[in-house]
Amino acid sequence: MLELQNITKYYKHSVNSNPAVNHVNLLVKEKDFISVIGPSGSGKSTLFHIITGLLKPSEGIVALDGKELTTLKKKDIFLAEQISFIMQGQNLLTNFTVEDNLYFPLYLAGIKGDYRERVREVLELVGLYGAVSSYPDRLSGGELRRIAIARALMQKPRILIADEPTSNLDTANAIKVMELFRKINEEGTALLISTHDERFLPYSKSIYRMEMGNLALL
Ligand SMILES: Nc1ncnc2c1ncn2[C@@H]1O[C@H](COP(=O)(O)OP(=O)(O)OP(=O)(O)O)[C@@H](O)[C@H]1O
Repeated sequence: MLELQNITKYYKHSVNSNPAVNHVNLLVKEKDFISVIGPSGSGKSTLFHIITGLLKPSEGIVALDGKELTTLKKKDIFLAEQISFIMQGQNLLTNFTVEDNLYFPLYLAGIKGDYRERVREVLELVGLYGAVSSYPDRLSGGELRRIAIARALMQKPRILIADEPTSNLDTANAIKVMELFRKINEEGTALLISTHDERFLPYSKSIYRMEMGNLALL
C-alpha cells in the first residue's frame, strides 16, 4: 500500500552535516502494525513529516498503491478513505464541541453529509460517546488523545499514522490508547507509529529502529 523509497532528508541549517533521514525504505502493507523506535534526534519526526507531506524529502519518493503521493491531490489521499494522521499535540479547537471537532476536517475538505452516525461510532469505539457535546477544556489529556484518534478515524482510513501517540500519558491512559490501536488494527486499519514508549512494543507486529537517520528492522 504505502511505500517509502530511498527517502533522504538534509536540513539546510542543521547542527550536523549528516542527513536527518538517510536512504530509508519501508513498506506498509494491509493489517501491518509497525512501530518505529529510536532515540531523540534520530529522525523519526522528520520521516513522519515527509510521509504526511509537511516536509519535502531531499531524495526519494513516498508512494501509495504505486502512485507518488506528491502527484496525487490531497483530496485523493485523505478523502478516499486512505491515510489519516495524528501528529504531536492534540490540536483540538477549544471553542468547538467534540462533535464539531470531529466534523471539522471533513468540513475543511468540503465534504458534506450526515456524519452523526459515524461520530457516534468513533466515539463509542474510543469509549467517549458521553463527551460528544463537551468542550475540549473539560477533558483530561488521556481523553483528548482518544478524541484525536476518533477524529482520525472519521473517514475509515486504510492506514493510520501516529507520531508519539502515548507521549505525556500515564500508564493507565497509555494502555487505553494501545488497546484502542490494537482494536483499530484488528478491524482492518494498518498502523504506523513512532514511539519512545517501550510499552507499545508488545502490541506491534513489526518494530523498526531509527538511529542517526537509518531505519532497520529489529
Ligand atoms: N527544522 C530543522 N532544521 C534543521 N535541523 C533539524 C530540523 N528539525 C530537525 N532537525 C535535525 O534533524 C535531526 C532529526 O530530528 P527529528 O526531530 O526528526 O528526530 P526525532 O527522532 O523525531 O526526535 P524526537 O524524538 O526528539 O522528536 C536532528 O539532528 C535535528 O537536530
